[in-house]
Amino acid sequence: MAADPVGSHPDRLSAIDPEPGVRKPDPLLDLDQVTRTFGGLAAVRVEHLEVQRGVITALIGPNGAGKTTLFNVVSGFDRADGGRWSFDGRPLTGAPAHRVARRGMVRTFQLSRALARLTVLENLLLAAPGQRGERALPALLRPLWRGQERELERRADELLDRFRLGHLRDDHAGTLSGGQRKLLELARALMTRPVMLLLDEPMAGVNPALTQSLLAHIKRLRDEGLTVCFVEHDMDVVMGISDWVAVMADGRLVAEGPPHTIGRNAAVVDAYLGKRHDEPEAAEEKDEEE
Ligand SMILES: Nc1ncnc2c1ncn2[C@@H]1O[C@H](COP(=O)(O)OP(=O)(O)OP(=O)(O)O)[C@@H](O)[C@H]1O
Repeated sequence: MAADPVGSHPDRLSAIDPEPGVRKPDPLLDLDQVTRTFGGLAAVRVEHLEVQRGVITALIGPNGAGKTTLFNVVSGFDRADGGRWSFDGRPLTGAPAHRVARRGMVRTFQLSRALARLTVLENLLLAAPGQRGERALPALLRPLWRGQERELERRADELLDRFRLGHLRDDHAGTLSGGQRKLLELARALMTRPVMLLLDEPMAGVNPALTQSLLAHIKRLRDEGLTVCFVEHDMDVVMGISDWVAVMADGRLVAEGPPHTIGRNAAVVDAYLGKRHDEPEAAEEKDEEE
């Protein structure tokens, strides 16, 4: 993985003002004036956002805030109506998903029904880009293709070992538990040795025991230099894993900061008004009673 784990250590974020759109010391992804509208609805209207290299950034916000739409736009699975963004210092605005992936930014997807019918190993082999059916290859190139195939299989086995899925290698992916599926989704994304991972609710449907193991895997990837950005509703997960939190509401970026500062940020409380903002108050009342 290309990033420098020392130079991009999460501690480098501690000196940054927790302001929406704040400049970061080493941004990997840099967005400007990104908008996406559906009919008359501005699903995303982010003025500026920088995602620091080598850290775990959580993207949170109430339902409909625009988190998934923003992920879709930057990963090339949806188009923006306006704005610019760059990745690793070079423009990436409007690039289609395959080009985004080639540049090193990969997003995970829930296992589709079609993929569930394939084996775990096949899922990993199919996740690698640039593959061709052997029939389409001229005879001259076949030895090269076999070499590539062996290399892919070696990478797949390495990841299966890492995520302790080796014993399920030849099982149909559809038979995996919720947590094992999440590990497979992660492994699929890692087949191409990305620089940055975009994870959409990585813990959804995972039982508490496996949640800890998944969190540990994600932190280890960060420690190895990978940049991770994830959308998550579970605040325990956000607090437990993120180095930085960005908050969206109504398509805008309304707050940013280290996780421990986010809960007391007025804009965040407003964004969640009527939902989670009741909880701290309830806890305070309980403290006063005691
Ligand atoms: N393809 C679409 N067509 C029309 N409206 C859409 C489309 N995709 C998203 N929207 C709308 O855009 C807004 C932002 O949706 P988005 O899914 O990005 O929010 P989110 O923050 O990811 O929400 P959640 O946490 O519930 O997944 C919502 O009002 C949603 O209804």
